[in-house]
Amino acid sequence: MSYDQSAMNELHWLIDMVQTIEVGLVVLDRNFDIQLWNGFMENHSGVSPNSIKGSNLFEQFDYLPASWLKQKMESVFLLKNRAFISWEQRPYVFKFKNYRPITGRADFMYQNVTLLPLSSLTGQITHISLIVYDVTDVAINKLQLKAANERLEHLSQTDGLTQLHNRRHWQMCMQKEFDRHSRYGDKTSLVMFDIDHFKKINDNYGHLAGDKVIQHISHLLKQSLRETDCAGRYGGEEFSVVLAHTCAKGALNFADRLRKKIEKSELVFEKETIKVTVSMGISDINDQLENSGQWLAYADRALYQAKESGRNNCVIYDQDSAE
Ligand SMILES: Nc1nc2c(ncn2[C@@H]2O[C@H](COP(=O)(O)OP(=O)(O)OP(=O)(O)O)[C@@H](O)[C@H]2O)c(=O)[nH]1
Repeated sequence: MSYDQSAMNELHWLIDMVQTIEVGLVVLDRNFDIQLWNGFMENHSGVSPNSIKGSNLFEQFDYLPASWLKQKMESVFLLKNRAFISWEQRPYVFKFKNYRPITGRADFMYQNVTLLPLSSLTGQITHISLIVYDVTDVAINKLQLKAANERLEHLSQTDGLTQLHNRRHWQMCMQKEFDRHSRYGDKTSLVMFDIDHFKKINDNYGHLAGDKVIQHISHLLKQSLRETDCAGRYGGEEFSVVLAHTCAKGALNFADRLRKKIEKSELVFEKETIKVTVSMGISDINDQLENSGQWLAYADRALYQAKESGRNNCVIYDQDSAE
């Protein structure tokens, strides 16, 4: 075979490969007019190379983010460097449907795109090439993994019965607020509260009714919270709330409003009307506190006092009367 024949063969094969390769190939001139449009682009866009050649990319596909994409392409022309567009930055450049069986749940094809400068025989960059990769499988797997991790993280931080923060996560929030106070001196308060005579509810109506009461209280608590508050189920029938930017007096307002709301409310369980009350202990942060554990212990002592003084009331921890 002569050298010419061999070169012709190579060229023929290359053209065949460009047409059939499972990657999109597009060549654009300086005006963004399309010079090459391979089989992959034809199959996914439904537009044949013959009908698209010579037409302007942005007129042909008016959904393209023209100014953003032109800016990227201009930098390839000017700097003679490659540029990349990742699916994480923009899920797709060309709006192609996704037909993959495994990732059939995606409506469109996720794409990575490489922009490549193409030089003429004189070394000038007269054209650029777009190489479009279908990365739907990778993208969907990554997105599913991310969603699963987020679900797991939520589960690991949430109490199953009430959907409040669980004790471990709530304690982390409390520590953060304590640290914030140490740095910025914000007023912050802690409220611990506990359902009164809860054992009797379980004994009289059964454990399931007890669970419903816990859920009912959580629901009323959630209704009373501000965005910056952090509420948790501290233990069985004990709840804890960190009130950011709130002094002890403000916390007493919050606590007493919630206490009255709970006292007034009724829960109907299997035709029985159940009424409960709660006792609450409040402690605000002050500079004498050595650590967050002490803050919590003070709120707990105030809760104990609230129980001792007859229940269904709120008590602010008072350092002087405690000593
Ligand atoms: N139904 C139900 N009961 C729980 C749960 N967690 C703890 N308890 C019960 O809550 C009761 C708490 O009883 P105590 O600690 O004696 O307190 P109390 O009866 O509320 O009395 P005071 O707090 O002194 O007013 C116990 O009987 C626990 O079994 C739970 O998730 N569901």
